[in-house]
Amino acid sequence: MSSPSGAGKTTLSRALLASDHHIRMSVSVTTRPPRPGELDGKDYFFISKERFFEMRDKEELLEWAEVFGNLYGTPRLPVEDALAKGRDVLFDIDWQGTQQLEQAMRDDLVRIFILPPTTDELRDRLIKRAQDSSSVVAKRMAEASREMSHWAEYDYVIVNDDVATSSAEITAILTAERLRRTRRIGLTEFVRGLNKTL
Ligand SMILES: Nc1nc2c(ncn2[C@@H]2O[C@H](COP(=O)(O)OP(=O)(O)O)[C@@H](O)[C@H]2O)c(=O)[nH]1
Ligand SMILES: Nc1ncnc2c1ncn2[C@@H]1O[C@H](COP(=O)(O)OP(=O)(O)O)[C@@H](O)[C@H]1O
Repeated sequence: MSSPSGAGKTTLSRALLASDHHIRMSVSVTTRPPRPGELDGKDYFFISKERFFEMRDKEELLEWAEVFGNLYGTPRLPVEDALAKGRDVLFDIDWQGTQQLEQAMRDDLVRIFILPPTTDELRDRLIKRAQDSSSVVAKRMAEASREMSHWAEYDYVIVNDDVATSSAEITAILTAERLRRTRRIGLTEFVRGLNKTL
């Protein structure tokens, strides 16, 4: 899931994790300082630049990017573990990270882009979140059009006007995508079983 900052990724991710017990959140590492209320290991793993580059060089990151002057990356092992256990994994990452995951995951990646209803509303949400200074908000607004220019590379686009509606749309996307994959992976055996009892 990607979006310009403030469009609602974190809010929609939390709603999805609360209602869907088959999905695991990929917790990224970042060199950005924690916001008030953010927990190390839950929202992000907050690490130094040195540690970040060490992880990158040891190929412990599935993808990484610089966003708003900070470094962000996806630890590889937890993702591989969750997928091996048959879970789905939710990534809250930018367009650069999505492009790298496409290389690694191919058809198993479902890309969702979240748009704000208007730019005024986007600015309002960034201000009302009240966790970033006005210069950080300005920087994020300035980057919004660059992030949004990538919307067409995604499989689905959601205009996040109302949280309940957007959450229902994401649930519908996951249901449909899971059914597509069940058909590809699990149903051959199932139909063979049905045929045996005919
Ligand atoms: N490529 C990449 N981007 C990330 C990762 N983690 C977070 N991001 C992106 O970095 C940007 C800034 O995230 P953050 O500082 O938490 O701000 P917020 O998204 O506005 O709450 C967002 O576009 C995130 O999706 C990651 O592991 N990899
Ligand atoms: N549909 C919505 N309507 C109104 N406010 C929203 C909506 N979605 C998110 N918000 C609010 O906007 C702010 C930014 O949302 P957040 O989920 O942190 O965005 P992101 O993770 O994309 O930066 C938060 O204060 C959140 O409560």
